[in-house]
Amino acid sequence: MMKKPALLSDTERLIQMLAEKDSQIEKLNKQIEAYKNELEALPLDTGASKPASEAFPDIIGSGKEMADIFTLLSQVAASSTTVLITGETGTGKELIARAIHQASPARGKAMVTVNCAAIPASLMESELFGHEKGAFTGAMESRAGKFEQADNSTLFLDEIGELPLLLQAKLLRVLQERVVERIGGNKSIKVNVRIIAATNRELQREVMNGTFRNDLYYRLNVFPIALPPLRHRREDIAALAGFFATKQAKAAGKNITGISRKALQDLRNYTWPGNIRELQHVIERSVLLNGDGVLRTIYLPDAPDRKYLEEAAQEEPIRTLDEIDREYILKVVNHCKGRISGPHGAAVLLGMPSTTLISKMQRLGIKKEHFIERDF
Ligand SMILES: Nc1ncnc2c1ncn2[C@@H]1O[C@H](COP(=O)(O)OP(=O)(O)OP(=O)(O)O)[C@@H](O)[C@H]1O
Repeated sequence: MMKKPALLSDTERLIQMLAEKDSQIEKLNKQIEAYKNELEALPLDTGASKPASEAFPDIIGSGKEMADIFTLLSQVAASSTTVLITGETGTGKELIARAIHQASPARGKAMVTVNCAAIPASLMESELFGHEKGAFTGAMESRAGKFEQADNSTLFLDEIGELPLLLQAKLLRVLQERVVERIGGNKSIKVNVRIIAATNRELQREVMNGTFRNDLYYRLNVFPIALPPLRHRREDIAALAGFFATKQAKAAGKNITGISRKALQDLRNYTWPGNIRELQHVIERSVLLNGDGVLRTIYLPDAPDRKYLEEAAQEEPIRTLDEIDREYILKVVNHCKGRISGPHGAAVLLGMPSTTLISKMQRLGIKKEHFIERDF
């Protein structure tokens, strides 16, 4: 009778020892897994790092999102249809525009590019449409604008959302009539130009705000291509990293043989606010800072920078009350199909007399051409 408790306690001790061993083995396994991840390298040049489409050799991406983009590209490239490419900064809008041009019948001629954000508004009209000698102070020679330069080719209007309203009206006329007039000139010059426009702004929102003409928006948005941010296509990160690392290693005369699992994990965990351009720069820097062999360390922006970028991306820009009023009034007026007065008009919904609403709209610069739908 006395021996039984001792036997039980031996068994208990044995169970306890086994449990401890088990947890030690589990810990060791985890460590081995971590070392393996650290040491095991994947080749840089996986099949996916090669172009997914022969027709578009500079574009990497084999995930579903990019497959859809390749389909759109092959549907539109051969035509002369106007294309509107949208997407956050660094998602590849210019690359896609070039790819369309290269696959179009105009590929033998250079694509002409205008960055609507980089040229001051005062010079933009002459940049686009050209000028005659003496048309304004400093116009020493006549000059053809980008439209004439792009005759029988492609004109890429980058950052179209930045174009001032006055020039939007002039651009619309050229797109409708396919004819330009140089500043100070009296001749109408016929142009045969394929337009590709790009923007990182939400143009529909700009139309609602009255900062982008809706008639121009519809004229540009004939064949829209929306590029996804990199954080929505993480499956392409390894292929893109391999592509950029191979390129950079070659340029820097380095022998990079692969990329570690840990490095790939770091790349996949990051949010990429600067999209593919940021990935390209991070890989270029990492290749330069690593030794030859396996790419093990990825030099991402420091933690405070990352935190700042993520916060900045989430933060709404501060807007004035007038801007908010303007946006809200336009929203309600559009909801009422452009009706201001009467039982179904915007004034009733906003709880004010129609005369007050009209004078408010005048003060805020809201005009009929800003309405999306008009029922009058
Ligand atoms: N799918 C891709 N495959 C390979 N390289 C890419 C891809 N997408 C973008 N890139 C590269 O990323 C960089 C940024 O692309 P690009 O300049 O076309 O972006 P963007 O959207 O026009 O940027 P922004 O709005 O800032 O002008 C370029 O060096 C481009 O070659």
